[in-house]
Amino acid sequence: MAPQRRAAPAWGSAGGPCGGAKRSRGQQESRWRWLRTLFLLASATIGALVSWRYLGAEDGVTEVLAHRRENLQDRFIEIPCSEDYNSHKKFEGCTPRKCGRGVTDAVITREEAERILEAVLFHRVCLYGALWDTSVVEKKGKPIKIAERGLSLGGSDGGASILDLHSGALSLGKHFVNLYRDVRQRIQQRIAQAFGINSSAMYLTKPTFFSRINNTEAKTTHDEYWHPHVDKVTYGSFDYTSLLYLSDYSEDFGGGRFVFMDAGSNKTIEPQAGRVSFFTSGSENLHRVEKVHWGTRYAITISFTCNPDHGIGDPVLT
Ligand SMILES: O=C(O)CCC(=O)C(=O)O
Ligand SMILES: [Fe+2]
Repeated sequence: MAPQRRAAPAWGSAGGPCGGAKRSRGQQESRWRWLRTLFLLASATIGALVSWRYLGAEDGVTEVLAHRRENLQDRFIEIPCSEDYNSHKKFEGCTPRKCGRGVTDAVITREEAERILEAVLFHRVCLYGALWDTSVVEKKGKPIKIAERGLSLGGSDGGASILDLHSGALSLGKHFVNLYRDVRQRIQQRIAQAFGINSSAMYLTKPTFFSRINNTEAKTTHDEYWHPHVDKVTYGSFDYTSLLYLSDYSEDFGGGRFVFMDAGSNKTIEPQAGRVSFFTSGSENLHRVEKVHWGTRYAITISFTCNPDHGIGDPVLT
């Protein structure tokens, strides 16, 4: 028997089962359209969130190496060394052969960073014999005294103030000196371990300083901390730079992220109290600090050289 042809459903005709089929197909199509729109919207939202987190900061493509509130054990990224070191005297066991950058929240605790900040801000550190407290502000609900006078003597009132921790005019409390030495030693060991060098072959060097940045307009070019620079060029003796952050990005201040400026993409570090970043000081690590938009950012730059002639001792009790 010839197979019976089933009549093709008359999709086009109105009424009867066909009318129902037309309606349900129409419903199905509009459901699909909705689903597709929803899917596109969801993808766009997820895409926007991902880009907001990882990309598109002030200047093009940006990857965040260390997020705020993240507790980073250790992150180390090796990069090829620049030629910079060739034009300097080489010191076996110290001059970078391996270059790169690292960030860790596991070397210095938040409490230690807070104690250092307190030691500096609560006039236990005196400059030219003067106590520093001239104003009291709130930090996380706690009133703290800000070292306006000392810092403005050490720097300027144009947004970025620097306090050279090795200035002969500084009088440092025992508490600060001991804490600083201990923190410096642990950072030095971490750097030595990361770059495969001998910790005793590297020396603390100048300038090693405490910085305070806010959004006050720059008064001189020295206040313009946001320019891209290479530490070895800016400071000469540096071979390894480290930064110890003493306040929190997006809680204590806005803007002010540290940015490694790589060809094609930037890598940022969001400061947080106790976070240490460290890197070889040559042009493989061109960097800058974003402008601080609000609040106050505190950090300490601790730098090391391989040249014993450029070495200095820890700040001492005076
Ligand atoms: O405070 C920072 O994050 C970076 C400071 C800096 O680049 C420097 O001291 O050379
Ligand atoms: Fe720098």
